[in-house]
Amino acid sequence: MGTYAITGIKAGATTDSKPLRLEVDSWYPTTKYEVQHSLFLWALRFLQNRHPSEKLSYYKIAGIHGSPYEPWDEDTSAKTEDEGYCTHDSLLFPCWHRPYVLLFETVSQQVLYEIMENEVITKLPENRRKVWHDAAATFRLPYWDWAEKKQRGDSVVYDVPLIAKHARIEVYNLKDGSTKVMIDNPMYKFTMPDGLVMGSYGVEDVEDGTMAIPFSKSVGTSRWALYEPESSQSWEEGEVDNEMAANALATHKWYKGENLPLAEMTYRLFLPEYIKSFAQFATTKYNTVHDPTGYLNLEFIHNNVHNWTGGTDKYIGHMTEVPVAAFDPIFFMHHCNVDRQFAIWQALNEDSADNWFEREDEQLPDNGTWSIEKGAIDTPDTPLAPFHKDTQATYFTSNDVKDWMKWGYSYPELQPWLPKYKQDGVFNKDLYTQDIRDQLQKLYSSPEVKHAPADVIINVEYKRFALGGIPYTLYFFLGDEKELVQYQEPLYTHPNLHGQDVPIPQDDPFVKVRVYHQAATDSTHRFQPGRYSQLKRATRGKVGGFSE
Ligand SMILES: N[C@@H](Cc1ccc(O)cc1)C(=O)O
Repeated sequence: MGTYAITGIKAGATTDSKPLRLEVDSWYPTTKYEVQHSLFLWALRFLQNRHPSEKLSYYKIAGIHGSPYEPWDEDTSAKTEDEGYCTHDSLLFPCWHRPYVLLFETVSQQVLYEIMENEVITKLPENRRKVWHDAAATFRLPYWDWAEKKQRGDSVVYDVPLIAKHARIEVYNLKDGSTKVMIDNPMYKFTMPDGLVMGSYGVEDVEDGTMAIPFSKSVGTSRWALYEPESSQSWEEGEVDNEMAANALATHKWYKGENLPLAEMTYRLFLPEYIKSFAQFATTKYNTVHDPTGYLNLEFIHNNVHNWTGGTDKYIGHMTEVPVAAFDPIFFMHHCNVDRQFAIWQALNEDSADNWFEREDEQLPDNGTWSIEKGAIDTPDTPLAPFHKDTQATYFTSNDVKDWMKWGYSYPELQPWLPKYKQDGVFNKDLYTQDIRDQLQKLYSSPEVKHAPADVIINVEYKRFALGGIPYTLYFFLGDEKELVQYQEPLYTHPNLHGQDVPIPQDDPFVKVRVYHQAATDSTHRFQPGRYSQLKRATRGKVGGFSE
């Protein structure tokens, strides 16, 4: 039988142009794509209903990412204990997730075709068949652009996709392909097909700080569900509070202290003043060769979106925890957007010498996954296991997925084939990249962002064990020291707070944080050079040293 070949979707793609993965809210509920919505929602439901022991079931595909810790589509044992396949805090982060999203997209479309051929096509009148066929052929997984504010009534707000909002959703009835029925929404949550707990097939509890979160007992996935012993029954069933998720996106509590809105943070990912190389762009992994402005990266923003979608503190949801995040169906639309940002950055930096990670001083040791030994150096040829390109067990590598268009899709911003980029009949690269930049600015930037290069970044280094191993939190303020002393409310509520860091005991005795301050959004927060020395005084001595 061979290995499962992740081919991507070929239908609808030509040598010149590729069907687009669309922003999910512009796809659903737009009537133009109505047939596609139904096909996709049915396909996802059928996929979720496949038995957890099947290789191409939703359960098994979601399980590739983290828990259960077991091989998929190969016969291997763990190179690193208690790790799944996903690569995080690694240069491979965007590359590994590219074939993963492609796998989900390819399998979804296969199911969607099966439904069309086996269930509906025979029941459809002749003149409707072409519409259904075209809808299936041009299907590509939509992405959730969480950094783009959405129109909701009279307001423009950050929000989860409309398709993931409600427990029930309307689709075409497969019996006739024309009337409508309501079904349980497979984008709202994943529920185990046989009603057994996820632990029956291997999902384990997750240790987070002092607590073991009982994901093994989940029957359905959750977002922002209050977890307390007395509410555990409904938590196990899977509870979703999308309002809380939207609120978290809007208030954006970056866990390492940066305080820009999500859209502006995202915009900065694409500014050459900030990020000059793929290694800076791709990952949270710290590399001493980076210059101080390169603190921002795709993985960091993505991490926060995971936590804001899943929930934090006493609210627990699957998206927050790496081992189980992919069980929430919103995961794949989130990662589709991560893939889009990766592709946009690639298109903008195609001509740069540092647009990949071939240089040895940029390559870094991996933290270890199911298939990568801890300490192994990540390179563009590291196998992206367990994803295979063919039935002969050939693994994907980062080099294989560098050109995303080879895999049958592109994104709205990335259509180099459009006539508007031609000058005297030939493709003009400058027109293309300038247009991408204009689109990014329109999507994410507000007038303040013009000041982006004037942002102030303060690098701080301090001793992790300054208090003899007792945990503590550091708060960074800009402003008058006296005001702080007099402040009665908890420090984290102070308007001049510019960053915070909680040193978690690890081997390294030093912690490096980047306190970041945006210039010129708000006059009360404006950085004034004279006050910098006060920050220095406020921290020096108390925690054992401070350096810029
Ligand atoms: N919880 C992770 C974020 C994360 C969650 C799930 C993922 O799959 C990946 C990253 C963090 O805070 O860093």
